[in-house]
Amino acid sequence: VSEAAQKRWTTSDFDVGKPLGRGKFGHVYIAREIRSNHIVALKVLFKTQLHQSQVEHQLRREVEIQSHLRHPNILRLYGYFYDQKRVYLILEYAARGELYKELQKCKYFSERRAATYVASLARALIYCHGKHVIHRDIKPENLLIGAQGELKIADFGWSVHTFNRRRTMCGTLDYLPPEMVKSVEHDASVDIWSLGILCYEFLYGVPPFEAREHSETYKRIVQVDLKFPPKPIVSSYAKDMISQMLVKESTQRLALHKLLEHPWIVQNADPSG
Ligand SMILES: Nc1ncnc2c1ncn2[C@@H]1O[C@H](COP(=O)(O)OP(=O)(O)OP(=O)(O)O)[C@@H](O)[C@H]1O
Ligand SMILES: O=C(O)c1cc(-c2cccc(F)c2)nc2ccccc12
Ligand SMILES: [Mg+2]
Repeated sequence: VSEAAQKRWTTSDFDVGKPLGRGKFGHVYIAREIRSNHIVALKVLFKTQLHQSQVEHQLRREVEIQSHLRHPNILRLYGYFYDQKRVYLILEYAARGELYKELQKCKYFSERRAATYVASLARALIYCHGKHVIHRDIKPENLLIGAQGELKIADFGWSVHTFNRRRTMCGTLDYLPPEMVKSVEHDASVDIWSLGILCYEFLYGVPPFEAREHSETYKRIVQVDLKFPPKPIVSSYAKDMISQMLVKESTQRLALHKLLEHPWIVQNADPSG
């Protein structure tokens, strides 16, 4: 394994810069690894908060998974270390920040931009599913943008088995497929559903089943109450692909390798990703 993965790191290996953002358990800083001059993102998590939220084991497993994934559209985890009070994750630096902010700024994306993002996410998910890793948490907040504008799946919420993990409802329901909302067994096809939700939000600026109340969103998801507004104008190929992904029966959802052959992707996605 590369030197980075097995080295014993300490804070003195880094020249820590400005904060890039704050997450639930601490801050993320830009940092330079002194010997290599390599710019990274250093995610600092407080042990007390991790302990209080009982997520230590989840963090360890996600770090274990993340450090073994190598794909251009998956944010790299180079290593980790910890001291008395904190756990530090050494992450690939995503120079253009959060996709979420980009989407808020543009309101919605062009079909070419949306298709390019969806195709790169589909390739990243095919890679993960090939390693029996399902994501479960595809949403704009968990996507970052690299220096060349390429998408990076940044979230550590990977699960390695297709087992049914009860989902704390603190996050948005919008992205949950029917089988998760009803918290029954789920498999890799949950990621196809979430990618369909994401594609819709890229094109319309809002997720398809959004409603004021959780109970309302829940109903719309289980009924797959999918409607396409008249504005903004979206091609029928895009609507066709989304309709093939947001299917209640998980085994009937458009397979990811089929998605890459869909005319909407073929005609709109930039092959470089
Ligand atoms: N690798 C990175 N490169 C650039 N900016 C980053 C990176 N990682 C995190 N950030 C910034 O820091 C913010 C907080 O990071 P992050 O979302 O990972 O924390 P978190 O919310 O605690 O983690 P999680 O979303 O897994 O619960 C992000 O919203 C983003 O703005
Ligand atoms: O004091 C520890 O041994 C410790 C280690 C780790 C840890 C170890 C490897 C990888 C990882 F992501 C986290 N997380 C913690 C969270 C809360 C309290 C203590 C710890
Ligand atoms: Mg976050």
